[in-house]
Parts: sequence; structure tokens; C-alpha cells
Amino acid sequence: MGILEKISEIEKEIARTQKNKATEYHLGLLKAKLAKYRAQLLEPSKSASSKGEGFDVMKSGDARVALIGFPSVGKSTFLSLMTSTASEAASYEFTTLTCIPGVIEYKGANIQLLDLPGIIEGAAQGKGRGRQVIAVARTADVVIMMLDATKGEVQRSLLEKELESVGIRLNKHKPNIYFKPKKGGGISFNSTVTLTQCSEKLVQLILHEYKIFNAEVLFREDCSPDEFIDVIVGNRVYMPCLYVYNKIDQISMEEVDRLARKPNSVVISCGMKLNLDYLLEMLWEYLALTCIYTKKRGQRPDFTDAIILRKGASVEHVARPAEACRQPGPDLLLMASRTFLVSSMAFGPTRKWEYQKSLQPCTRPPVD
Ligand SMILES: Nc1nc2c(ncn2[C@@H]2O[C@H](COP(=O)(O)OP(=O)(O)OP(=O)(O)O)[C@@H](O)[C@H]2O)c(=O)[nH]1
Ligand SMILES: [K+]
Ligand SMILES: [Mg+2]
Repeated sequence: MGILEKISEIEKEIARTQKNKATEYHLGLLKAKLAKYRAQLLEPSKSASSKGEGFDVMKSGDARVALIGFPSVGKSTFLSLMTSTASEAASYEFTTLTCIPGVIEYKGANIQLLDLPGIIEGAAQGKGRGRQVIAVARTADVVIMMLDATKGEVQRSLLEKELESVGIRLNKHKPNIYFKPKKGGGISFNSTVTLTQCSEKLVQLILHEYKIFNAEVLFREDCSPDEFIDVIVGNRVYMPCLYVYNKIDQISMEEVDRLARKPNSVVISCGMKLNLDYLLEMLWEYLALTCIYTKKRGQRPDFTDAIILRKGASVEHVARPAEACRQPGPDLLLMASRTFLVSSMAFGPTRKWEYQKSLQPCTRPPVD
């Protein structure tokens, strides 16, 4: 019997077994078996053709969010709730075997949400489909690490370790170190701040370890040796991460309170649809997108249709083309997802940077 057949046999047996105290153990065993077979399905196959199968989802929309977590924490339930895509959810582990994309429409932006197979310890070394899952996570703008609120903190630190080990840095910024390998001249070391974790000697030792004997190094920040190594190695991904504790319907109020106070954390229940709006707000903040709503003179802006700018881009990127063709630009209304909305303003060749002056914080969309 092939694995798929075995799986379907077990699924049938689970379906016909009545759920009660007497069958509890038997059902548990069946689910464990089911999870085992499904995990086998996830084992990386030797044939090259199946490499990354189902994982090559086209990037679409304005931003991408990846759902990372242990099996059965509720990732698929979440995707089905937040998007119009249905992703199979069930009480056994490894229900999801590929990458399933959905779209969240929020404030005029399309956010691609990716449901992924559960990952486990050793994922980075290729256990299960861990490697593919992590490869997808690297392409995201924000990672949602979904956790089961009824399980301990160990899941969180295990996952963090897995992601760390493949160069993903969560909620950290790129170390402010200037580093430039040279052809000759030895190592020139400087710092603009007092260093408490690194010294010139240590920096040299580390560089020699990487067989670098000529380079310019300037610490602009009190970085650790690990952070310096990240800069030398390069290829690191610095990514915002939201820790989402699901299934809070199963834990005490005190515990909910404790989890909710952790940094970068949100507590939710997909089962009872609790706190999902707040999670969306947080996600929006972490994505740090900027929306620009255009409007015609004398008319109200259409808040359902926005030009979305990524972090770091500015309204000038949109305004410039109009300026270049020497036509009056559109009237723009700028709204940053972070903290402020600004009043409407006009662009044109003669008043090109006027919007910079009119930036002012307010809490709701301005009315003409
Ligand atoms: N009590 C409770 N159960 C939940 C909640 N959210 C999801 N579940 C249940 O948890 C189980 C697993 O849900 P899935 O959505 O399949 O979990 P997953 O993380 O996608 O699992 P894999 O695809 O196997 O990695 C299902 O039986 C869900 O009904 C919740 O908020 N509360
Ligand atoms: K599941
Ligand atoms: Mg799933």
C-alpha cells in the first residue's frame, strides 16, 4: 500500500470512529499515525523535478506575509478566515502540504498571505519540507509566527533558532557597520561610538577567520561579534515578525494577559474569531506600507483604491513622472500606514514640493 492509500484508510477510520471517552486513545493513535505518514509525504524527495513542488507561488499584490509555525497551530484556519481562499484545516498534523496563497484586502492594498506546511525542529537541515518553507519565508515582507497558546514557549524559541540558522533575523535592523574588503593596505578599523562588545583585536581575529586581511571597517553602532559576522557574511534577511498566539479560547485570562504583553505579540482565537481586527492593524503597521490616494480637484478621494508604496519609497516616486512630462500632476493625498494622515495637496511643475510642507499629523482622513 502506498502512503497516500494508507493516509486515506486512516482518514476513513477516523471518520467512522465515534468520538467518546472510550475511543479517545484509539483516535489519538490514529491521528499520530496519520501525522507520521503525512510527514513522510513531506520528506524531501530525491528526484529533482519534485523539488519545491507547489511552493513556487508568484509574488502578487503589494506585500507578502508568510505564516510560519508548528503543525496544527491554526495557520490554515487563519488563512481561510482572513481571505476568500479555503485552505484545508484538520486536527491532525501536516494537513497542509504545499504553499497556499490567499489575499487580504485592507485599506486599498492587496496583501498576499501564504499558508505553509507546519515546520518542526530540524527544518533548516531539511527535515520535512522545512527548507522550502523557510525559502518562502525569506521572500516575505513580514513573517507571522503562529503559535499555539496552549503550548509552552519552547515552540517559539525552536522556530526562532531554525530561522536564525538560515540567516533570517527577526525584528532586528541591519547592523550599522561600514565594511569594505580591499585589495591591499591591511585592516583599517574605526568606530564612531564606544564599543562594549567588540574591539579592534576581536574584529581582526574574526576577519582572519574569514580569510580577510585587507578591509575597511567602521562601526557606527555598538554591535556584537555576531552582528559583525552577519555583515561579513552578508546574505542576511532582516524581517519584521509578529508572534501570534492562537487558540486563546483554551487558556485562562491570566495567561492571555501575560502573552498579550509580550513584545511583538498578538493573541487571537481563530475558533472564536477573537482579536482578528487588531491583528490586522498590527500587521499593517509591521508592513509599513504607505498609501497614496489620488483625487481630482474638488472631488473626494477614493479610499478603496490606493497607490501602495513600500517602506523607504516616498511620494516623490509617484510625483516625478507627472513633473517630467510637464503636465500638472494629480492632486495627492498621502497616508502613511504608521502614524499620520496628511491633508490633500496639489502637485504641479510650479509647486512640486509643496506636499513636504503640508505634512501634518492627524488621526482621520481629512475632508476638503
Ligand atoms: N480551540 C481552537 N482550535 C483551533 C483554533 N484555530 C484552529 N483550531 C483547530 O486547530 C486544528 C488545526 O488547525 P489547522 O488550521 O489545520 O492548523 P495548521 O497550522 O494549518 O496545521 P498544519 O497544516 O497541519 O501544519 C484544527 O482542528 C482547528 O479547528 C482556535 O482558535 N481555537
Ligand atoms: K492541522
Ligand atoms: Mg495547515
